[in-house]
Amino acid sequence: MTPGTTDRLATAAEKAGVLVEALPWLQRFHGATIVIKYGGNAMVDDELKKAFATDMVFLRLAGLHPVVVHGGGPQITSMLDRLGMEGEFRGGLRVTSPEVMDVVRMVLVGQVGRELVGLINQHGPYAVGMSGEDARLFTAERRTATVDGEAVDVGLVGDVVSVNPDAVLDLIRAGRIPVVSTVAPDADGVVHNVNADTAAGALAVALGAEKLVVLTDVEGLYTNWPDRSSLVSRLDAGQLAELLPTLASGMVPKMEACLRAVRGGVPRAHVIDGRLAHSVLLEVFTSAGIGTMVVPEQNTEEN
Ligand SMILES: Nc1ncnc2c1ncn2[C@@H]1O[C@H](COP(=O)(O)OP(=O)(O)O)[C@@H](O)[C@H]1O
Ligand SMILES: CC(=O)N[C@@H](CCC(=O)OP(=O)(O)O)C(=O)O
Repeated sequence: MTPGTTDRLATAAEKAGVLVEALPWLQRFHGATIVIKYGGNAMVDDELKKAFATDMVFLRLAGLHPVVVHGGGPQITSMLDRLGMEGEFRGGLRVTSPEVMDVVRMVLVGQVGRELVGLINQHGPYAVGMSGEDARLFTAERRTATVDGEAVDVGLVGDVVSVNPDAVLDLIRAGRIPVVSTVAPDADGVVHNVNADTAAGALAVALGAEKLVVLTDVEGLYTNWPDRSSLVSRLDAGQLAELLPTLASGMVPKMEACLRAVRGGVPRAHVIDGRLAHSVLLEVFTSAGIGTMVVPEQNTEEN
């Protein structure tokens, strides 16, 4: 055999190995619902956005039910800048006046959600966009932010207090990929700005999802941020609950969402690096997984 032939055979064997490695995960997750939170900072690159859309269609055609919950913080901030409006965060939450709320709704529902729906639908008629306002998907309740241990008013910012997943389930049953924007009315119909991580965690619980996957712009959770040697690959809910008060603002809603998910019956919650193309496929279909995995207390199973 020539050296070239040896190389070709090795490459072919490696490719076949990747496909074969996916088999147990294809079997395990067949028919499973996976909630994927696609974050604003991981969705600023056009190629990454296309790769993400491809992954959603891949999951769907592999027999899983992906449900996308998207963010759009950077996109909202840049629209506020263009409009000459003030954007301020307190305790990781955007201070949301009624005027800012209009922009949040316009950008999340009318811009970011539409773009993702369009990218997924390049592959076929799969994605349907909806917001927390549609079919009473989410009901929000006004919440405060926590700054230096004190509760601080941040305006029209809500937490999800109830989820009616029927419309999402209808879409799943019809073979669609729901793409959810996280604005939500309160009990009086006043629309609130809901952090997308928070909404994704609540939806994962309500759907009885098999996994919550949160994409962001770091490799995962660092126990001692920004010390790069402190990346944690796995922790249980009890360990996470202890760590939460020590975390800095960007990670707080993400890790709270993971905790809410696993304590609400979702077997696995993951924070992964959305800067890596096809990171969702790597997470779902490889044995090693990537990023940080949160499991319920006393769970010793792998992946
Ligand atoms: N302990 C931590 N581990 C990882 N990232 C952290 C941590 N503490 C703060 N961060 C910051 O949180 C950011 C992610 O949060 P955020 O910017 O809100 O993400 P997204 O737009 O993806 O929702 C990271 O880019 C990082 O700068
Ligand atoms: C209350 C609150 O802060 N809401 C967020 C909603 C968007 C979001 O969560 O986007 P990312 O996932 O990209 O951060 C905001 O206004 O930026």
